[in-house]
Amino acid sequence: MTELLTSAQMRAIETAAISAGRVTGLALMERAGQGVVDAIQTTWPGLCGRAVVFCGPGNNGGDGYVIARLLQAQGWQVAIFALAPPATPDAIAMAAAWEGPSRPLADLAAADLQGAALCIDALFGTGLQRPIGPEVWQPLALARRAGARIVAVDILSGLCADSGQVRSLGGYLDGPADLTVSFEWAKLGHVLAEGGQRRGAFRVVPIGLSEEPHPDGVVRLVTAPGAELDKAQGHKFSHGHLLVLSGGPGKGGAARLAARAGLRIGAGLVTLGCPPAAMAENATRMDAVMLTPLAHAGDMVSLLADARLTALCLGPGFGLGAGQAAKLAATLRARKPAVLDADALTLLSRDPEVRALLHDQLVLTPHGGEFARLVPDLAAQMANPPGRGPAFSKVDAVRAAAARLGVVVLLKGPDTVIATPGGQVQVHAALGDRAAPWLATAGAGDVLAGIIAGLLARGFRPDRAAAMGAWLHVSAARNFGPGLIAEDLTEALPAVLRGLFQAEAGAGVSASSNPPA
Ligand SMILES: NC(=O)C1=CN([C@@H]2O[C@H](COP(=O)(O)OP(=O)(O)OC[C@H]3O[C@@H](n4cnc5c(N)ncnc54)[C@H](OP(=O)(O)O)[C@@H]3O)[C@@H](O)[C@H]2O)[C@@H](O)CC1
Ligand SMILES: Nc1ncnc2c1ncn2[C@@H]1O[C@H](COP(=O)(O)OP(=O)(O)O)[C@@H](O)[C@H]1O
Ligand SMILES: [K+]
Repeated sequence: MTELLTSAQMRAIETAAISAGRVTGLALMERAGQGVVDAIQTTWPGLCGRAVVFCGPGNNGGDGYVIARLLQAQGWQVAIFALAPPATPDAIAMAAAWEGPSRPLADLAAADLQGAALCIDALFGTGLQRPIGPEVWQPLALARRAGARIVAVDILSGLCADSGQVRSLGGYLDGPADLTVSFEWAKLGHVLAEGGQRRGAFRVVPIGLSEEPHPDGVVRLVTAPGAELDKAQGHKFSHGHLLVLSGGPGKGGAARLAARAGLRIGAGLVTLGCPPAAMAENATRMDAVMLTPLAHAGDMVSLLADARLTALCLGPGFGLGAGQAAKLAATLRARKPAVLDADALTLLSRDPEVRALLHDQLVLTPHGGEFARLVPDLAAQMANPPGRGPAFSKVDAVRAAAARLGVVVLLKGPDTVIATPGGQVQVHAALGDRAAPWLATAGAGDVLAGIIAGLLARGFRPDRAAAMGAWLHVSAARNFGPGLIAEDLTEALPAVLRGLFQAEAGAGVSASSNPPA
C-alpha cells in the first residue's frame, strides 16, 4: 500500500465505483465503520466500557453513527454528540439506524465524559475545506483531559487531508490522536506536516475499493530498495567516480562526510576536490577518499572532461564566494549528474545566470530555509495557513519547484518530498516504525547529499537515487539509534545494505544482477 491520495482523488474513486453500480455509498460507510471498530479491537484487545461518539454533518459523521451502532452491539455504553444534524443522504440513513442517545455537541459537559474509555472523532474527514472553530476542537480536548482515547475516523478533525496542516481559527487539540483509522489508502494529510505528527497509531482498513482504477498523478510512498543496490561484478570504474567539492581550511568536515557516504554507498572512487590550502587538513582526515587540489574553476576542466567522472556533489561546506560560484557554473556546464546542496543552493538562489544552467540530471536537496531562498513564492504559499478551499501542500510546492527549475527536488524533513520536473512525486515518511528524530543533528544533510551523489555516480536515475537515498539515510539512523551523530550514519550503512540483501536473498531474488535503473 504505497499510494498517498488527495481527498479529491479518493472522492473520484468512490464516485466512479458508486456511479458504475459496483458499490453503494451506504455499503462503503458500513465497511468504514466496521473497519474502525475492528481496528479499535486490534489496538486495545478486550477494551470495553463507555464511549462517546462526536458526529459532524457529513459522511465522516455518517461513519460515526455506524461506529456507535457497532460498538453498542459489542456491549459498549455509547452516547452520540452531534455538531450538526446529518446532512448527506448516507449520513441521514445511518443516523436513522441509530437507536441510542444523541445530543448536541454544544451541550457536552465534563460529566458526560466521566469514565469514557473512547472518544470517536467523526466530526470531519476528507471534506474539511475551511477552518474549524473551538466548537470542534474543545470537546476533543475535554475528552482527552477526561482520559478518553481519541480515535480519529479517517483523520483527526481539523487536519487538512491534502496538506496535513491544521485548519483552525485559533487553538487546537494538544498532541496526536491515539489511533487514526483511514480507508483503503492513506491520504497525503496522514504524512505531511502536522498530519504526520498527529496521527498517532495509524491503520488503513479495506472498504472494497482496492481494485478500482486510480487517477493519474498519485503520490507514492518511498519503500525499501532491493537487489538493484548490490554491486555487479566489475572494477572500480564500473561503479562510477564521484567528485565532491569542499571549502577551504577548517571548512571541510561537511564535504568529508558527503565523500565518505558516497564511498560507503558504493561509488567505485570518490575524490575530494579542495582549495590547495585545505589539502593538508583533508589528507590527515581521509584515506580511501582521494584528494585533488582545485584552486580555480579552470582547474576542473580536465576532470570534468573525463567520461569516467560520473557524478559530483557540491554544497556541503562549499562557501559562497565568486570562486565557488564559478566552480558551480563550470559543473553545471558539464551537464553531469550532480547533487546540489547547502551553499550551492544559496549560490543558485543568488544568481539567475547560474540558475539558468540547471538541467535534468541534477538533484537539489534543500531544507526548508534553502527552499525558501530558491523559490520564495512557493515557500510562502506553502506556509500560509489554509483558509477556504484546497490547501497548497508541501507536495504541491515541491512539484511546482521541480517543474520550474527543471531538476529533481528533494525537500527534507520527517516528511521528505521528492519531485521530478515531469510532476511525479514520492514522499519518504519518517513516521511510526520509520521515525528518526535523531536525524535532527548537524551534518546529517551532508551525509544524505553524499549518499545520493554516490548513487548518481553508480548510474541510478536522479529521482531513483533521491528516493533510495532518503530511505537509506533514515534506515542508517534507525539502525544506529539514540546518540546518533552524522559520522555514525556512514558507518551504519553497511549493516543496512546487508539487511536489504539478506531480505532479498530470503525472498528468492538474486542479489547480484543490478543494471542501474
Ligand atoms: N470517500 C470515500 O470513499 C468514503 C468516505 N467516507 C467518509 O466520508 C468522509 C468524507 O465525507 P464528506 O465529503 O461528506 O466530508 P466530511 O469530512 O464529513 O465534512 C464535510 C461536511 O462538513 C461541513 N464542514 C466542513 N468544514 C466545516 C467547518 N469548518 N465547520 C463546520 N462544518 C464544516 C461541510 O459543509 P460545507 O463546507 O459543505 O458547507 C460538510 O457538511 C471521509 O472522511 C470518510 O470518513 C466513508 O464513509 C466511506 C468511504
Ligand atoms: N525529525 C526528523 N525525522 C526524520 N528526519 C529528519 C528529522 N530531522 C531532520 N531530519 C533529516 O536530517 C537531515 C538534516 O539535514 P539538514 O537540515 O541539511 O542539516 P545539516 O545541514 O546540518 O546537515 C535531512 O535529511 C532531514 O530530512
Ligand atoms: K475525523
